[in-house]
Amino acid sequence: MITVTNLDLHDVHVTIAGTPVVTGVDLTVPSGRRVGIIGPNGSGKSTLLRAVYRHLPLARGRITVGGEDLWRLTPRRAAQLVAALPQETRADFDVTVWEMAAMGRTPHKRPFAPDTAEDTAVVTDALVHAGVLQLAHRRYTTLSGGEKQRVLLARALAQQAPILVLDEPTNHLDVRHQFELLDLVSSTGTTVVAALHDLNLAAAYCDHLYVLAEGRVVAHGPPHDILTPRLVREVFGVDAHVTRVPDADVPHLILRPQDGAGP
Ligand SMILES: Nc1ncnc2c1ncn2[C@@H]1O[C@H](COP(=O)(O)OP(=O)(O)OP(=O)(O)O)[C@@H](O)[C@H]1O
Repeated sequence: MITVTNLDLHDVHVTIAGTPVVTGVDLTVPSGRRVGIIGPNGSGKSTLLRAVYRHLPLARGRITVGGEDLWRLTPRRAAQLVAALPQETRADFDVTVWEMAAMGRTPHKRPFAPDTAEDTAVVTDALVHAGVLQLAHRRYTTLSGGEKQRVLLARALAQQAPILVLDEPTNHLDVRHQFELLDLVSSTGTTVVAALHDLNLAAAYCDHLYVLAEGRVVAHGPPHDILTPRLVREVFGVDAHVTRVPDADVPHLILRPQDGAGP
């Protein structure tokens, strides 16, 4: 059973090699809600998320989970609270799919403790939900990009953390699996923060969007308020025509290069 809780970023700054990459970000994800981070290439989305799953230290600011200061916790406690589906994972792990997913149980076990019946049940459940149980005995390195992505999602689900961080989770996935992954994540009821390039998926699956540009939040609000032709033009440099998804109160963008260029 996963406890649902909230995630708060207060004045977060991240510096890489002396260069400020994320500057003064305040961001809130209420319990059980899904927040999307959108922005052009290099705007700092992954860097911000890396600070949330503790792969990059903060230069300034605070990140709290249910009020607990994430960067003051032990790595084990932090991993009990935050699970991540990162954009890139070292591909040289010579492990099976089962072993990769079972790594999600690490923060819940003593070092070198064998799997309990509960661990086995949780990992099986995660592989089933991610649609990759049939691959359990395959070597992880032999999988396709989309299969790897779903195994990494299974690992994150097996971690049973109340906060799920997704960095471009639909990378490598075909259209059906894009919807399936986001439907699955939504159905868990977990608190989610996700960087998404596809603005229409962001509109359909997120309650609230934050727009990053040059490491700063330039706008945030519900998808309806954020995905306007003006903002899309200013931030992404493309023209947008906004329609509605049939039978759903969700904006849908038809995008074109600026000034009528292109098809
Ligand atoms: N290890 C690093 N060393 C130097 N610069 C870095 C490093 N990691 C990120 N950067 C720079 O920080 C900026 C933000 O990168 P980041 O990956 O956070 O952006 P992003 O919004 O996730 O981009 P994308 O949409 O292309 O994935 C970029 O200019 C990037 O080149």
